[in-house]
Amino acid sequence: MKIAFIINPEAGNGKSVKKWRAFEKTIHFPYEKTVTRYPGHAIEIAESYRRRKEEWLLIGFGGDGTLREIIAGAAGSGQLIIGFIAAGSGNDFARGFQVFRNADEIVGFLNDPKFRKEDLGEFSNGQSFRFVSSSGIGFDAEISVLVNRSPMKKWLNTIRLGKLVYLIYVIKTLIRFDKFRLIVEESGTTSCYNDVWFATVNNQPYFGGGMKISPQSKTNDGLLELTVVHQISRLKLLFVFGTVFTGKHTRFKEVIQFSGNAFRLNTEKEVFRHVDGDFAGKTPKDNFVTYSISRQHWNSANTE
Ligand SMILES: Nc1ncnc2c1ncn2[C@@H]1O[C@H](COP(=O)(O)OP(=O)(O)OP(=O)(O)O)[C@@H](O)[C@H]1O
Repeated sequence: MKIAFIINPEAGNGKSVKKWRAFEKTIHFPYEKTVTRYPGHAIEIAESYRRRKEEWLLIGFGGDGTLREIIAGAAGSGQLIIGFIAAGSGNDFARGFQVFRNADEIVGFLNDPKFRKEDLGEFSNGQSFRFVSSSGIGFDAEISVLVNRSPMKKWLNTIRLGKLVYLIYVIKTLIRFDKFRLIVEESGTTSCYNDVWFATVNNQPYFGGGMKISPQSKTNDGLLELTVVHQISRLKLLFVFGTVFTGKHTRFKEVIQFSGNAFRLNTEKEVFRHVDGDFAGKTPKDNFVTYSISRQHWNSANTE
């Protein structure tokens, strides 16, 4: 099996390059490497390996967005196995899937290559979107959009205060956020929720950089989980967020969870949306969008 690294130099607020330079020195096996040059480039790179019709271990070196792109380009291929080295800011992927921690673990994998067939979430709304870990609409998506667009982000990163920008936008969004009405159709049942803060569809338990929002999610069970948080005061929302790290939030009546292989979601107005933490446009006004498991699976490297 041949090995290729796909490195996102922008991941981890630009720290991934330094991490890669240190990591590269520890590799003692032949490999190819490509550095991504623009958003979406990792999809094209994975597709190019797919066309080579050989067995490749593609190792993403970046964060959740990089991995989503690699997997979107590799899904459905029997010859590509995907591994990951966490070099992003949130790295939820690394919490939900097995990852390589060092070059020795890659060697261990090559000596005894095992992989697992994993689910991939998808939805289509004019354009097709795929997600590996989660896709959300509402409060958390709006924060990630504002943070990524913020001119403050680059400046605060240079003085090593990058995380402060999140705190600023959490507070700003908490004050200003315009809650929405959500209709959920699942297995022939329709439910309507008012004053929704956010809804998130998960393929694995974590989102938002380590919050265990969907404790029951499994990456290869053919199911997605939907979490809806609604009719909750700002103060209690903050409290509930505090309990998400341990998964105890599911006890609150304002937190609703579903499990199924497909959900149809409708918002009464346009609401910000993300896939694996990256901007994915807005929900259409009063139109259903179906979230489901793709018929195309992908293979994750089993590191144990
Ligand atoms: N050369 C590049 N210039 C600008 N953006 C890039 C480049 N290469 C990749 N990207 C984009 O960077 C985005 C963010 O990368 P990624 O999500 O891997 O890192 P992160 O945001 O630091 O980590 P996490 O999502 O785990 O918090 C990806 O969605 C990808 O499309």
